[in-house]
Amino acid sequence: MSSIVKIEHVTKKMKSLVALDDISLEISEPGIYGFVGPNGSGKSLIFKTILGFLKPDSGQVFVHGKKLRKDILFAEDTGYSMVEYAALADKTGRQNLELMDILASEKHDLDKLLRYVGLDPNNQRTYKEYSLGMKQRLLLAMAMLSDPSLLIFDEPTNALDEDGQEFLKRLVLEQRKRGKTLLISSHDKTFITDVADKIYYVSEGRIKKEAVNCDEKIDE
Ligand SMILES: Nc1ncnc2c1ncn2[C@@H]1O[C@H](COP(=O)(O)OP(=O)(O)OP(=O)(O)O)[C@@H](O)[C@H]1O
Repeated sequence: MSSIVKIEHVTKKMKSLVALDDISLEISEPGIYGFVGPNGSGKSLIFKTILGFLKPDSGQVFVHGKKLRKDILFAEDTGYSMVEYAALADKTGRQNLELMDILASEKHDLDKLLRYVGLDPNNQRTYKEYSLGMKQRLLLAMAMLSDPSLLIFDEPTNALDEDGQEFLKRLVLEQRKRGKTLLISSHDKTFITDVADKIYYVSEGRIKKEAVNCDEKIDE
């Protein structure tokens, strides 16, 4: 069976900084993979590399066995939530999802999906009028719209209140139960230790350590 995600010796310079420094990792089993590390350590860049949004200077990336920039341009069967690639500001949550459906020539049950992430399908507020927590929820819905087998959530715990955190925990555990693979970065160590099967510790553009998440304490 081919890997779900495989990164081989990826290096990326951003101006004079070596932002990704010989990164290699292989994910072969569905499950939840946590990425932790200080601000600027390279977590988002690793995700962008997997998605195909960032071209490495060297090294190779495979998603579902297909080589990026050779077999495919962007990761297939993959959903992502990243604030940088956010929703359209002047559209409601539902309109944003409708647009994605139109672009993909698909027709999903958007009301059900909005309710699943805890948003009211009839809410007429536009994305720019959403609270940060509501924005996070909509980004999760957008990531899950086509029910992809690989989900990449960059800092999904940001701006979530206690209920939001509980909701997110339930959501990711449910997705794992459905056989999905989730890559999640977060500064919330309790959240990551609670949900992740394996944790990658990122520091200065390197994967400093990887650990199967038993009861090991996260110490950076
Ligand atoms: N477009 C860019 N141009 C220049 N440098 C960049 C760019 N994007 C990221 N970097 C730099 O690359 C390094 C890694 O950034 P990255 O966003 O991956 O960090 P991160 O671990 O996700 O941080 P955070 O926890 O704050 O989200 C940082 O030093 C950042 O400043």
